[in-house]
Amino acid sequence: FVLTPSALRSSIVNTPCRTTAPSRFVTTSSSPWLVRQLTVGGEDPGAVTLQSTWQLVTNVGALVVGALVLAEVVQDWPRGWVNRQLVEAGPSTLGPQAGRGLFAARNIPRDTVIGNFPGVVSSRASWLGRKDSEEAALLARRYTWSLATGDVLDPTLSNGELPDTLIFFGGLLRIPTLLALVNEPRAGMDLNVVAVVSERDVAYVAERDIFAGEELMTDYGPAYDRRHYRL
Ligand SMILES: C[S@@+](CC[C@H](N)C(=O)[O-])C[C@H]1O[C@@H](n2cnc3c(N)ncnc32)[C@H](O)[C@@H]1O
Repeated sequence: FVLTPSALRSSIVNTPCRTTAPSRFVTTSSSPWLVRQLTVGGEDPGAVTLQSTWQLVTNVGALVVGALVLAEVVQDWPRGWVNRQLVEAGPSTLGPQAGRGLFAARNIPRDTVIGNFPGVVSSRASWLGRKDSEEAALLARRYTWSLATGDVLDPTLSNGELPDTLIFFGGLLRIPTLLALVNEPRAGMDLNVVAVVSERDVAYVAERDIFAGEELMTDYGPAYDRRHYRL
């Protein structure tokens, strides 16, 4: 929308309640982002149009740059969520060597999205650089998903341990890590959760109706390192 000088003059002339003719008449956009002031009366009309067009271009440019920066920040934002009403943690039914597992707290209908895997996305190189030691990296790998891009999604701390909650920005963002407790079925056992891996997220979806009390089981995929246990 461009308010041309002639349109502006005509609106001034046709306004019945105007006070004594001002030499300056100022209009201001209602949006704080698009504050625009036109001064008429004695100024070159061409300069007024050029000035407002230039302001429009710079405002749109600032909005585009802001949107790009926001999109980049959101991409690297820590990710993950879980429907806490559907699941609870407990000792795995696979035996003590499997540690803890995640269980259905109520019946979960097929195709229900139970949550998105928690963690931070990074390249493999920067991921390794953020771990305290080789042992820490080995421990972290147990909980780390390889994404479709080749990047990794890791919910562990620099020492490789899995906290119950990931805490960011001084506690403003808290992400529960329950989904990282889902184990794999032994050979011949049924899985009941599918992991849908995309560029930046891994969604855990009920593969069939799951009954309350069943342990959730998924396939970690072909890239997962299983050298420390047998299926
Ligand atoms: C994503 S974590 C699952 C949570 C883990 N059970 C815990 O207590 O922290 C994956 C690890 O769980 C263990 N695990 C998963 N499925 C298993 C299975 N079928 N048999 C033995 N260990 C298993 C392995 O140590 C594996 O690296």
